[in-house]
Amino acid sequence: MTVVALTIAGSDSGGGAGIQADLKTFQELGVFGTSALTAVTAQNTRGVHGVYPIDAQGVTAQIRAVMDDFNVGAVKTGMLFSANIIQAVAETLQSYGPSALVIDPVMIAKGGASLLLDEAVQAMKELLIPLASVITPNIPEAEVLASMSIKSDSDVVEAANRLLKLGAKAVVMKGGHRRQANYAEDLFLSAAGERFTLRSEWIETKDTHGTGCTFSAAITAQIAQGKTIAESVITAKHFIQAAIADGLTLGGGHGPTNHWAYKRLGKTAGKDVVLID
Ligand SMILES: Nc1ncnc2c1ncn2[C@@H]1O[C@H](COP(=O)(O)OP(=O)(O)O)[C@@H](O)[C@H]1O
Ligand SMILES: Cc1ncc(COP(=O)(O)O)c(N)n1
Repeated sequence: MTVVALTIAGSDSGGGAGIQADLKTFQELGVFGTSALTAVTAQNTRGVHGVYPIDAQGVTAQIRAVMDDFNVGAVKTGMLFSANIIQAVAETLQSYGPSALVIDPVMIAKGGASLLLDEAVQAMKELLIPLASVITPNIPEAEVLASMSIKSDSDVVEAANRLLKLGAKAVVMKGGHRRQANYAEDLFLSAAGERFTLRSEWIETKDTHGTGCTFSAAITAQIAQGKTIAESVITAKHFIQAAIADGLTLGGGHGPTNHWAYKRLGKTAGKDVVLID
């Protein structure tokens, strides 16, 4: 049976992040990808040159078109831009009953451009996060959502617990903005009490455009295929590690990751990823 996943996110004309990264990742992991566009960005590896949001009605109509016709196994959100769009997404998804939902709370592009208006943060916390099967903030996003600064390991745990209190069933605190010696460490915590760290070798590269989108899309593809949240996160870490390690060196700025790498490398993909209890 063909498994279907839906991404609700922005378009990256440069192809490394956003809806393009999500659909490529779904494809590589054997899932049929559908999409609802929230905004068009004029973007490349050097930066974001323009943001053109879709109106909330248009976002709702896209989600309905997909949900009314397909049996969607899991949904992910990326760039949502405004409170209006967040409200439309939350209400529309809820009207179809509970779905497996991965929230990547995208706020700022690598070059510094804002992909979420300040006024939208509260809507994200109140309307969307309570629906999350798992939320995958990077450290700056977690600081905004948990209203605290994150410096130490215990800060990471405290912020994760605050996000669980907002209603998410699980959280992955991504470590790409907080290098630990030679490692990139992501902390997984669930409301049910599961906890582990995924540690991989730090890769020296500027080509990290779309790492967060790719990671959360890989989680979504795995959940759609019936894996547990924890299993999905582990596979996604292998996927992103391989994709960063085998980077494509495209463009003059932060280049995209390599979505082909995981399948091409087979069992050796992300082989240095270690699970620490
Ligand atoms: N230089 C790196 N080497 C290895 N893994 C990395 C590196 N940068 C990011 N990652 C991993 O990529 C994923 C995305 O993390 P992060 O960069 O924090 O997210 P975002 O793209 O949302 O800012 C995480 O699994 C993180 O550990
Ligand atoms: C349309 C869009 N969505 C998301 C991101 C974030 O990318 P990253 O995964 O590097 O944080 C982006 N740059 N553009």
